[in-house]
Amino acid sequence: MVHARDLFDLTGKVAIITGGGRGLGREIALGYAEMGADVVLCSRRVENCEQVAEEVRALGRKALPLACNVAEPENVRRVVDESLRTFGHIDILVNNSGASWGTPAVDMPLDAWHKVMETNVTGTFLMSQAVGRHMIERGQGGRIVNIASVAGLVGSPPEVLDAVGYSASKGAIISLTRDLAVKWARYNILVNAIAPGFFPTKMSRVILERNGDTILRGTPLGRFGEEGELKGVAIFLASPASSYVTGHVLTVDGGSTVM
Ligand SMILES: NC(=O)c1ccc[n+]([C@@H]2O[C@H](COP(=O)([O-])OP(=O)(O)OC[C@H]3O[C@@H](n4cnc5c(N)ncnc54)[C@H](O)[C@@H]3O)[C@@H](O)[C@H]2O)c1
Ligand SMILES: O=C(O)C(=O)C[C@H](O)[C@H](O)CO
Repeated sequence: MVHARDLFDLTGKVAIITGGGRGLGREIALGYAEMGADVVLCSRRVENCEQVAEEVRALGRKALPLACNVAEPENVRRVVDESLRTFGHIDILVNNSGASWGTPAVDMPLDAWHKVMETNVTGTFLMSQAVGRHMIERGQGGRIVNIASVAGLVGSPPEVLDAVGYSASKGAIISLTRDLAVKWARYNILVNAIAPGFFPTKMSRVILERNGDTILRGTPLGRFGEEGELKGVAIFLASPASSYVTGHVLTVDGGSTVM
């Protein structure tokens, strides 16, 4: 029986957080480090990851910053190999990297559609495949947390979010989450997703400036997500507290998807 005090403890765990150099990924990485995990931070711009790595080290944990395009199989393999060389094992993967392209559906360029799909869906698949392979071989289970979006659960009016490829990609991430949860349950690899509503970050800045009032009218709590409000949920899905939770999509959206 795990004592309540230890339910959220991540001591001795190693977590890879894609897109961990800024925004929500940075918040999740720091949250995991605060709970005792060592972290691998990867994104295309390694400088951002290096900065967050310094913050992690200041918390007394180890950090490995790496450059990686999650849509490139070779890059993904290198991240997993270097993580294993440095730490010996991987317990948690957070597929947080994401890209978007805002334009009316009828104008969506095909190359932008492919880019969004490659980063969000192919990237999540490649990372899950490479880390899942290690977790299965190791035989000690694991956790995969996919960062989806409310845009993958419900349709969005264009005056809220006009990003058809992004919404489709997040729906695919939710299906992938549920399918891998069932397929890998026999290895005790728990696969869950978080569906955030709107949080101010680099990705959402323009949308919030342009559509913020409309978004807030559709949000029962009447505000955007704030710093720190995703961290606890991400810790929950990586910790002993959620050991009987898999295939779940946890909305963190101020109630926007229930009204
Ligand atoms: N901010 C929001 O309101 C919101 C809402 C719902 C979901 N999300 C999701 O949260 C996640 C984090 O987004 P954010 O809001 O922090 O925005 P952000 O733009 O600050 O972060 C996105 C991260 O993904 C990384 N990235 C992009 N393409 C990549 C690639 N090909 N390979 C590796 N890394 C890549 C970027 O370097 C960056 O670190 C995304 O998946 C996003 O879709 C955000
Ligand atoms: O997923 C969400 O709810 C977002 O906030 C997405 C981004 O802000 C949007 O797609 C940017 O173009």
